[in-house]
Amino acid sequence: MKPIHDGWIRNFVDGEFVEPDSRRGFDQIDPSTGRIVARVHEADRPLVDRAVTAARRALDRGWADTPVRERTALLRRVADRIEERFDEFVAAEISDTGKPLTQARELDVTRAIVNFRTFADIVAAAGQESFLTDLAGGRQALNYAVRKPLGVVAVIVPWNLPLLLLTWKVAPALACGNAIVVKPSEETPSTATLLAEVLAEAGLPAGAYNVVHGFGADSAGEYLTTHPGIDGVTFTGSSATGAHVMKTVAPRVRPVSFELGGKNAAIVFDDVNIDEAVTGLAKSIFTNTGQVCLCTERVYVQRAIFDDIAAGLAERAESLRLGDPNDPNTTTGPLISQGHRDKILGYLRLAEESGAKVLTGGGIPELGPDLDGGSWIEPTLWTGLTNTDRVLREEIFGPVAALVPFDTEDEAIALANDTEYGLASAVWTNDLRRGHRVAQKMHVGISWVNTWFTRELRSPFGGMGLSGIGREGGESSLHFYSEPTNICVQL
Ligand SMILES: O=C(O)C(=O)/C=C/C=C/O
Repeated sequence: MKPIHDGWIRNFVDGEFVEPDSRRGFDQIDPSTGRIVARVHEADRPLVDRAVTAARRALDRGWADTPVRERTALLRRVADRIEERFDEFVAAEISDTGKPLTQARELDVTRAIVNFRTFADIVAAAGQESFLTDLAGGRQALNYAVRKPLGVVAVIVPWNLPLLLLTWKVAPALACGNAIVVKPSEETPSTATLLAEVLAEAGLPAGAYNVVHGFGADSAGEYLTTHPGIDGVTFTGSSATGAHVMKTVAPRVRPVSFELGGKNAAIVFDDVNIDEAVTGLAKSIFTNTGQVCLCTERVYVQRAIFDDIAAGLAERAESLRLGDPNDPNTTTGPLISQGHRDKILGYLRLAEESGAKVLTGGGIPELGPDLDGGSWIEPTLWTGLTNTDRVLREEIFGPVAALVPFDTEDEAIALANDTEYGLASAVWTNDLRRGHRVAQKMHVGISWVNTWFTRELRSPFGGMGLSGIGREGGESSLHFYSEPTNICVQL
């Protein structure tokens, strides 16, 4: 049965798409037009229970003990299959998010393929830790660690980069022999569902990957994280939801891997090439309509070039092409929903009440009858605000940023670190000694110098403070998605 047919986006449990129960459905809306494009079958508690049970059974029936080379071969088949069905995944991603065709192709679906290939390589090359221990009397003991799968992993992913983030977790989780129950965001159900078909075609045993659709509280998200059969939770999303998930699994002391919100800073020193810095800054503020946890929302600019950077960024913002996501000239899509747009509009009002000067944007664009039903907003830049203002303290998650001048390096570091978040930062300077020095002083999980969103998938990735717990990427993913047992043998 096709994952998305006769208007329904289905749950996938124990190797099959579940016949939808029309009494439990919710609309999938295209954010670029506001039109309903499908109905999504909301999983009830018994169906989530069936998914967790199927995952456990897949492990017990041998998936957990599958040889590494079989698992890595399967991951490579999945990558190849996504590549063969590339346009289907692009269409599904655009249908869910309204993001521009160019981004869906170049970032989201491409990274899904790369994620599967990268973790096939990493797990194939991974060794085990071992030590020869010297004991009294000239005896020795051999210590070696054996990696076992964490078990049944709950994967809860957000709506901003739904396929990229799903596969960032599913690839290493499967590579380590885990079974998975995915709860995609209710806003973006399509690609996780399509992936189920691809995984099944690639030979993944029934039950090793399950998809349950729904919401958080009193719905599939809560049924999943409270389920006693879950061995761990990996979650990307808001800090508030992360805190709630942590409380939910705490009674059973289950491990969590959280990549949460951010209020990311850029620091721009006056020795930069203005045009290069503006290009990089604009990308870091407006990519995915600012709906990336890594996006810059605070730009600290050394005073001598403040006006040049401000003018350059305003010009870039006004050159962005908001429009039909399938038009290759479109650079910028809508926000994910009317609800999220209302939240952003609230921050636009708050900024102006706080005395902000609106450099550009600040409202809702008029895009014509086909698109005016979408969740569109103007890319917006402010000056005249300080770190004490809420719009510089709270994650907004839209195409917005505040520009703040500074004079000295120490002042810039203090301003950038003045936040409860700790996910990402970007330092722009031609003095690389200063770049290293300042980047290392950022209280973040990932600090870029003269670039942004350049990703080395083998490096540790995640945040500190309100931005999360743990790291994923490279060996860090293997550490979360497996449980080592240390064997100690008296020789
Ligand atoms: O690039 C990645 O691997 C990743 O996890 C990006 C996360 C963005 C979240 O909004």
